[in-house]
Amino acid sequence: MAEYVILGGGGHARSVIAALVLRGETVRGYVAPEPSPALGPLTHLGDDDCLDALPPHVLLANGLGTTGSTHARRRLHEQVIARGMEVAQVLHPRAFIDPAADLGPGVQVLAGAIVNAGARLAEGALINTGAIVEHDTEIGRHAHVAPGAILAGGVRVGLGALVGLGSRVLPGIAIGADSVVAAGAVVVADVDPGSIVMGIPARPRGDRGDTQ
Ligand SMILES: CC(=O)SCCNC(=O)CCNC(=O)[C@H](O)C(C)(C)COP(=O)(O)OP(=O)(O)OC[C@H]1O[C@@H](n2cnc3c(N)ncnc32)[C@H](O)[C@@H]1OP(=O)(O)O
Repeated sequence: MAEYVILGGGGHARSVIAALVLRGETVRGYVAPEPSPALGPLTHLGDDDCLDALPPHVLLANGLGTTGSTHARRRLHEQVIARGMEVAQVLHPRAFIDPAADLGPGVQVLAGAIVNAGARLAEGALINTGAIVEHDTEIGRHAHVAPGAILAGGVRVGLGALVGLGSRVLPGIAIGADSVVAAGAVVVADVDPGSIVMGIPARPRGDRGDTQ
């Protein structure tokens, strides 16, 4: 039987653990530089060095969330792949995922999120609590759709973009790679790669200057 190991020990790790436990999965412990009080009695397995010693039946779940940038979460995923290991999907049992949606490896869809028909979620994409990804929308690799964001039909979100809390994106809009849509924004026009847009209607704030 599969057992999960969580990568990271913060708040997102707790959401991931909750989703897995509700699915009836077994969580063996977590990997983090230090023990995390946030994860209570769950076993701290050690830092990254312990990964190579894990038995082959163990599945790894990305427990790193995003703050202002998706880079650290993406880097962790890519480090695991570089070790020849896989990052498992985490699909909350109370998310709705249309059977005609296409989900890549390591995708996470958390509690109450909706992923509609024809949506495509690329490797490592995160659809957070209560977000809505409408039909035929494409979420790029390692992009994060934050809690409560709503993406209309036919939206395209680029690699590593962060679509912030409670934002709205109108049909067919393209959100560029590594851009940030601010919390609460309403996006009515395409968003340039690497830019931050905010407000209603969303306007660019300038380059992020984020090279993490
Ligand atoms: C489970 C989870 O928690 S997932 C969390 C996912 N995270 C998110 O959704 C957060 C998205 N990030 C944001 O919205 C951020 O506020 C950003 C990226 C837009 C701006 O962050 P920062 O660069 O740190 O900006 P900072 O907080 O210094 O504010 C700069 C200015 O923008 C304003 N501002 C900040 N956020 C917003 C926003 N969402 N909408 C409108 N204005 C904003 C501030 O009031 C400030 O204005 P001022 O210069 O007039 O005082």
